[in-house]
Amino acid sequence: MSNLSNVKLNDGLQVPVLGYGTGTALYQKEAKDSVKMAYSEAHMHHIDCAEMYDNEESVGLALKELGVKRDDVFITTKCGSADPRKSLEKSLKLLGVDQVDLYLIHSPLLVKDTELGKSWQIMEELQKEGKTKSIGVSNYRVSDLEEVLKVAKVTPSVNQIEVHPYVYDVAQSLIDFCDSKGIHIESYGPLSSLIRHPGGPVDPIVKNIAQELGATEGQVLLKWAHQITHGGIVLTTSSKKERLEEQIKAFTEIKDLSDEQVKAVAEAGKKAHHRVFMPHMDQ
Ligand SMILES: NC(=O)C1=CN([C@@H]2O[C@H](COP(=O)(O)OP(=O)(O)OC[C@H]3O[C@@H](n4cnc5c(N)ncnc54)[C@H](O)[C@@H]3O)[C@@H](O)[C@H]2O)C=CC1
Ligand SMILES: O=CCc1c[nH]c2ccccc12
Repeated sequence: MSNLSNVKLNDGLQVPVLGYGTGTALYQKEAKDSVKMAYSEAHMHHIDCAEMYDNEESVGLALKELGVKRDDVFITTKCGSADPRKSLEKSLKLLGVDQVDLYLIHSPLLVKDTELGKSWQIMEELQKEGKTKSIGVSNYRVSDLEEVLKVAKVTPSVNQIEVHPYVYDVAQSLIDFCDSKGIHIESYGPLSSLIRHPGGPVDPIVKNIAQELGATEGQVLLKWAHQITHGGIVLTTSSKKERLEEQIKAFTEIKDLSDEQVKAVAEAGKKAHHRVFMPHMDQ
């Protein structure tokens, strides 16, 4: 059993600090075997799904075949349409559950600019009806959040966004805004400097810190995403058990980066800009 700590959201819900992503691997549709391995062998009990990944049925089957009790897994899924009610009802059926733990609007671009408030009100209804414990957003900019907050009775619990050193120049002000409103950050793409843009200014800094902490470079990047977002949730993935164990150890065995180390990675990151997903986040 991993002893990952929880992050407490603004509505009181506890979320395991590290989540297993099902969105960016090659096995999108056939997530079943990977989720089974991640849950049963690496003890990753927080699974991040989305309607758009087209694999919710596989994730549901994985949990069913493992005989996982509903309370023993934290399930996030995301609305991939302009109609959160219709999307969530479909997702619940595919996942084989009555309720998800966290439901997010995947992107503000799914919704007309003028309807960001209206779609948020539907999210609030879905939470009230018990179809999801917590509600949040993904890939929302400050301006999108301001629209939501104009009408919100419930403040979004999270904003799931791309966080790694090469987007920190742009992400910094959004992270600070979310912090000021009590909206937790969920970081995706945290390993991007290492695996998607190697050879840049961040690499030598991360390598040094890894040596100082007795950690791997991947572990340093996961911790950095957690710490730069003031204790946020981090999403990663792998189909290899050994890598998942290494990722978990980042949060159970490796000590925190010092403030100076966190700052050194941030400063190196600002020397280049590489966004991997969701170009609108740079607008
Ligand atoms: N809301 C959104 O728009 C988005 C959400 N996500 C969610 O976040 C999850 C994680 O995002 P990722 O970009 O996949 O995270 P990530 O930046 O941690 O990359 C994971 C990738 O790195 C590889 N990897 C893991 N450890 C490694 C190591 N030590 N050395 C080399 N390669 C390694 C894995 O095989 C995997 O392909 C997704 O699966 C998805 O659930 C991802 C992108 C967009
Ligand atoms: O969640 C963001 C990235 C992503 C990974 N797989 C898909 C499929 C469809 C839309 C977005 C994504």
